[in-house]
Amino acid sequence: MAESESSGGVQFFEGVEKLLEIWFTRTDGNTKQCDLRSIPRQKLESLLKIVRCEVISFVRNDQVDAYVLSESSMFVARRRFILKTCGTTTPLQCLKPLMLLVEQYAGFDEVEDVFYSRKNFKRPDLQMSPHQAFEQEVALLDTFFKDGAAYCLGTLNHDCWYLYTLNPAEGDNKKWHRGIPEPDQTLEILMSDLDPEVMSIFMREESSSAAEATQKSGIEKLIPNMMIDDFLFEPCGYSMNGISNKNGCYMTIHVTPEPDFSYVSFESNVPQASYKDMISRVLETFQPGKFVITIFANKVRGCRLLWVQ
Ligand SMILES: C[S@@+](CC[C@H](N)C(=O)[O-])C[C@H]1O[C@@H](n2cnc3c(N)ncnc32)[C@H](O)[C@@H]1O
Repeated sequence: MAESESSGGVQFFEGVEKLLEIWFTRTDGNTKQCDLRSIPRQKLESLLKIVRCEVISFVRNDQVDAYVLSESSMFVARRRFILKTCGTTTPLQCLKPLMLLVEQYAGFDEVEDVFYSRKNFKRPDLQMSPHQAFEQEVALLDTFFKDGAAYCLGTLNHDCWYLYTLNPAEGDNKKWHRGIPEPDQTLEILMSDLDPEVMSIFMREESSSAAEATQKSGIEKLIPNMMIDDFLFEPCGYSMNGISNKNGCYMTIHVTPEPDFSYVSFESNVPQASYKDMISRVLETFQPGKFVITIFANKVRGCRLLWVQ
């Protein structure tokens, strides 16, 4: 366990992730030659050192490069960068070097939109700066973005979900945000207090390989036609990325199965007319005691954010 803390004899791991998604563009609008995937792998690995995690597996297709990390996942597409990291990682510390790499290697010179979100941590006291409090994270983000807005949904003293994003562009009522021009949507389900029998599948004692855990749990059936890259940690813990060639679609699942602090996250940008079936399949697969659902969809789908606790 890379990031753990002994508390009353029980090892602790913070499964809750920090999720950073940034869309890039150019001030002159000429982005044809620009591509985040032009950033050399070695530069990305140096960036991840600052975040305090590393690459453990990688797959790609025409649309997206997908990395399984020691602490969750990273997805790099032409204009979209997603970094989702758990434990005591420090993703906001990589903002400045990331911007420099993007300008130097990818050719973009402007951030079009930013989404930084996370659930409340179980043990905020174990986090490192600036992640000990949302206010600290917002203060850092505000030094990069002049028109950011911070929100907290839920109960401050129990379960809540924090979001930092850019305000809608002024004087343009037709756009709900800056204007990611292609249709885009993200479903996230953050689950706690999971069924111990389901969680045992993600322990080495019960599954001898990641592929076995993927198959036994039913993860392989959640979204069809995905190229799956999965990893089973020692002695327990599971991460997977799935990618498909259709419009840069991805899914990612991470499992912290330890009974005292079990946590699972599911995320996908696969478009759905209704998310009801996908949500039911995920909840049936993992059987959480508690969950938070967020759905983002841009103007093409006509809905901005739905939050369910
Ligand atoms: C697979 S990662 C996934 C965390 C994720 N954010 C989630 O949703 O739970 C964390 C799980 O793997 C286990 N683990 C084992 N070795 C690890 C390592 N070297 N780094 C991170 N986690 C490790 C942790 O104890 C935990 O159960």
